Amino acid sequence: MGCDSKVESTDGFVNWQDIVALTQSHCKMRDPSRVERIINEFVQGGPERMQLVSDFDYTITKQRTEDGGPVPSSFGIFNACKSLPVSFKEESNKLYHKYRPIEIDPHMPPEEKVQYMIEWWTKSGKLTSGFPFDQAEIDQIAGKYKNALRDRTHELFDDLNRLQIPVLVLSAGLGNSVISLLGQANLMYPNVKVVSNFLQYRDGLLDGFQQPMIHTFNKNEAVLDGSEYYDLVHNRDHIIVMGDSIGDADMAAGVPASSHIMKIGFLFDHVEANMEKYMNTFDIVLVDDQTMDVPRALLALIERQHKLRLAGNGVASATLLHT
Ligand SMILES: Nc1ccn([C@@H]2O[C@H](COP(=O)(O)O)[C@@H](O)[C@H]2O)c(=O)n1
Ligand SMILES: [Mg+2]
Repeated sequence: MGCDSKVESTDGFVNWQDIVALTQSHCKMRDPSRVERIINEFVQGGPERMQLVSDFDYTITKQRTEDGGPVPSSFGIFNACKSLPVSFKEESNKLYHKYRPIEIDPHMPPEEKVQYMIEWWTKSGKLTSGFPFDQAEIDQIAGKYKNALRDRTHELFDDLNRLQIPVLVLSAGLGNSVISLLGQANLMYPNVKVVSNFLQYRDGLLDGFQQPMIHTFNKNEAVLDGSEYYDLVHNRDHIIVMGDSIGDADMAAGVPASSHIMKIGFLFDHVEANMEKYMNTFDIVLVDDQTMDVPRALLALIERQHKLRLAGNGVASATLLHT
């Protein structure tokens, strides 16, 4: 997994300070001892009890690129398609500029935002109706942004696939773009499932989005109820949740209360104003971190312990990670 190990501990307990990725100055934890406890539960439980639930826009994709180039959201990729009527683009731009500031407003409580988000998704569904559209257009634009994924996203997905840990990409964005981008980046492994808003067609023309509508503040594992994926993950009670919006922290809502959940939040917009809320919502807050180093460090620990167990070494060894 590309991680060095340095420290061996006889009792197998992992100290959070030994995980280099967690000691970086931009990595903030409200309660390091809680993080440490969950990590040790994950390590003891092994990969077979793990699942990962991740947001897509600005979580799997970067919030900021090195060259300052833009990273469009999954809806942004759709909006960039050439054949869309000019009026569609103008109207959907207006919606974006009206609702996006509300979505990321650090002062408005989430309960108040919900109504606005429903309005946004409903209006954009209505706008996305009545004209022909070819998925190949999305594929062409999405292909340009394969490199806008966080650094070491490929390594993270490889790790998860190797460890057979189910990955749920839960996106309130446009699933057609999410699948296209992940597919072109060769990340649609068999353990990856995308739940999102997908384009709907009627009589060869677009007809809004398929139900149920998934917006920033209602996306959680409850949407999986009764699905095959639910059967696959419902007894995987060790969960890593990753997101960039406060609402993303609830993506594992609906799982049994006894589950152990590690919430990782990527904070980039309005850092100072948002810090307190993020610290109170996520277990780990990564400020302007455009990598997958922290989740990879956790997986490296889990894998190391798993290998030791397979090798018949009952005594755990702690690992000092240099990711
Ligand atoms: N019509 C819309 C609706 C939403 N957005 C943005 O998409 C993002 C949702 O995607 P996640 O993968 O982060 O769940 C959301 O943050 C909105 O800003 C949009 O661009 N157009
Ligand atoms: Mg997001």
